[in-house]
Parts: sequence; C-alpha cells; structure tokens
Amino acid sequence: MARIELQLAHSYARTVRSDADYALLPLDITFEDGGAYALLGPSGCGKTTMLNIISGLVTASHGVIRFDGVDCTRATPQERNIAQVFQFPVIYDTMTVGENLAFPLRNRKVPAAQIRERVGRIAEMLELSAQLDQRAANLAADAKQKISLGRGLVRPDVSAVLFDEPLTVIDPHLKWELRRKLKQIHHELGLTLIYVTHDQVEAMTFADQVLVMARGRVVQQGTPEDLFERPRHTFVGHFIGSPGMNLLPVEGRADGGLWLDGLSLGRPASAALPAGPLTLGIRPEYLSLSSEGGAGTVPATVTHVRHVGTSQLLSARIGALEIKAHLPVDAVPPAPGAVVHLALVGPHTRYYRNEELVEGPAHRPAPAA
Ligand SMILES: Nc1ncnc2c1ncn2[C@@H]1O[C@H](COP(=O)(O)OP(=O)(O)OP(=O)(O)O)[C@@H](O)[C@H]1O
Repeated sequence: MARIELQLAHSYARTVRSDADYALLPLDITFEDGGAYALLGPSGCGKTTMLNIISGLVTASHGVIRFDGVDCTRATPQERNIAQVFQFPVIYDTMTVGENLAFPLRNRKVPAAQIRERVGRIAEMLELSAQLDQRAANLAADAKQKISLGRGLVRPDVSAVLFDEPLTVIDPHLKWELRRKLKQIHHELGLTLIYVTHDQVEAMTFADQVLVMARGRVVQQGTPEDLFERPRHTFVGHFIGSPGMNLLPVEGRADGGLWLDGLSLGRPASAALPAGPLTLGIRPEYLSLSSEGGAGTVPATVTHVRHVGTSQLLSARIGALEIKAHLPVDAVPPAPGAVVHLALVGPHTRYYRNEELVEGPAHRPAPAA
C-alpha cells in the first residue's frame, strides 16, 4: 500500500486559455496509506479524471503524483501496482469464479497455497464461497460484478484499489448490503481504497473521508459528519443531504443584527458575522417550528407536507423564498396555507459569505501566545 500525493492540474485541451479548459484545477491532496476515500460530485466534475491520473491511465498535464514520496507522474499503471474496478464486470466468462479471483495472484506468481488462502478469504467476505467452482458465464450481472470487486481486492500488495462507480449494475436491494460489506472489508484488509461515485449515500456509507468535487475543484474534504454538520461551501451544503441545506440570502448589519427580507433575526451570538450580504444555511433536519414568534424566528406560509418514510417533509414560503423542514413522523402536520414560525437561528445554523463558510468564534484558531 502507499501514501498517494497529488499536486497537479489537468487539461485535456492542447492550449489552456481559462479555468474552464481544466478538467482538474490545481489541487494538493494526500490519500493516506490504508484510508477509505470517496470522490463525490456531479457528472463532469472531474472524478474519473482524478482516478485515471492515480492509476496512470491519464498523465496529468501539469504537476506531479507521488507514491510514498517517489515521483510516479510518468509511471505506467503496472509500475504503480494499482487494482481497478470499473462500472461493468471485467471477468473471464470461460473461467470459474475461483479461477477469476485467483487470476491476479497467478499472474504475479504467488505460491498456490497462498492463492487458495486469499481466494477463500475474499470469496467468504463477498459471499461467493458456494460458487467458487461455478463457471462465471452462467452468473447474473450482480454476481459477476461481485467477482470484479473480489479481483480488485484479492492482491494484498497493491498500492491502492480504485473503484469507478462499481455498484451501478447492482440491484438496489443488494447495493446497500455491498456498501456495508466494502466498508467491513476495508477494516479487515486495511487496503487504501478510493471510490468514485455521484451518489452521496454510497460515499457517506463507504468512506472515512469524502472529497466533494465541483467543476474540477475539490470543494471540501472531510468525514461524512463534517460535510453534514459544517459544510465549508454552499455547494456542499446543498449537494449533501436529502433535501440539501436551506440557503437563504440575509444581510448582516454593522450593529451585529441579521436581517432576512426586512425581517429581523436578532443578533446571533454563535458567529461574529461581517456586515453585508450573507447566506444563512440551515439543514431541514434542524429547523424547528413553533406557533409563536420569537427571537431568530420568521413567519412562513406552509405550501405542503408529505411523508418521506422516516419523517414528514414540510415545504413553506417566506415571501418568495422556499424552505424545507423535516418534521417528526408522528407530528400533526400544519395545513397548507397555515402560518408557522421557523427558528432559523440556532447552534446548527451556518453563515456563508461569497459561498464560503464564515467561521464562528468557537472555530477560530487560538491567537498565538
Ligand atoms: N478524454 C477526454 N477528452 C476531453 N475531455 C474529457 C475527456 N474525459 C473527460 N473530459 C472532460 O473533463 C471533464 C471532467 O470529466 P470526468 O469524466 O473526469 O468527470 P466525472 O466527474 O467523472 O463525470 P461522470 O460522473 O459523468 O463520469 C468533463 O468536462 C469532461 O467532458
């Protein structure tokens, strides 16, 4: 396994005129040895480009990539010793499941006893033990992709295992199980895993560290909890969550007061807010309603409420602004047209200036002694 450092940018264009010509803007990222990472972002944000630069299928147009401190920018995929699992199964139909799993080890001339031991272990983890002697050709797409996963994980000596949306062909009910399994396998095998997905649930269940990407940039790297609790950018607030964070335009005044569309939100004590235009962010999970107004609350008109499984999702309007709140599943929902009071200011409220998080006093670094 290896510690992988990327200090690079990439453009597929021959001549670069503006930021829009970069698939990856300049970045400086380290994947620690043995970590489980997800690259998460919408289509076209640069996830696959980053994965292919790590594997060596693409050479970065600018900068360097290092494996354990050694410059590997021009090294071939074989020299980098990377295993890769793609969206669709890459297996040999004429071989049995066991032979497919053993193939990457046989290729490297691993002794037969070690192959048997490792194949047995991987098959057990992926619940393929009963099918080891079966021909791969006769299996369903799900099982074939499990073999691909197994082939990616079977070698203990790889620098990293890269996954490019590996659960695309998997049945929804099996996806959940495989996501959990991959996490468990990561803990048991200690491999460095890097997993590309545009599905936040997949990223958040699998990875210890998630890199949220947008338009060729890593907007935030953090634990799933960081991304949920302290999105550092409005894009992350909106992209993570179901639905994402409510983002409302507010105004900070010189006296510390905060205003939304002519309504006072009081003086939030939790953050030293700059004067001027800001964005207030609050997740639907943290919005509480009351029938009475009070400091930090604003009146909103309910448009509709619908059941979404574990909660009820309330939609309301504050003037022209739409806002969403999760209500407990057993709460008596307010009727459409009712006026409710939403507590926008609280410990989970975040503030953004020019899309970037305004750090509150509690999160500022201590001044030097
Ligand atoms: N071989 C290529 N030649 C030119 N441009 C490319 C090439 N591959 C990707 N791009 C462009 O680079 C940008 C990043 O693409 P990339 O495939 O890395 O994004 P992605 O996040 O993996 O998207 P998706 O989830 O759709 O696969 C996009 O604008 C894409 O059109």
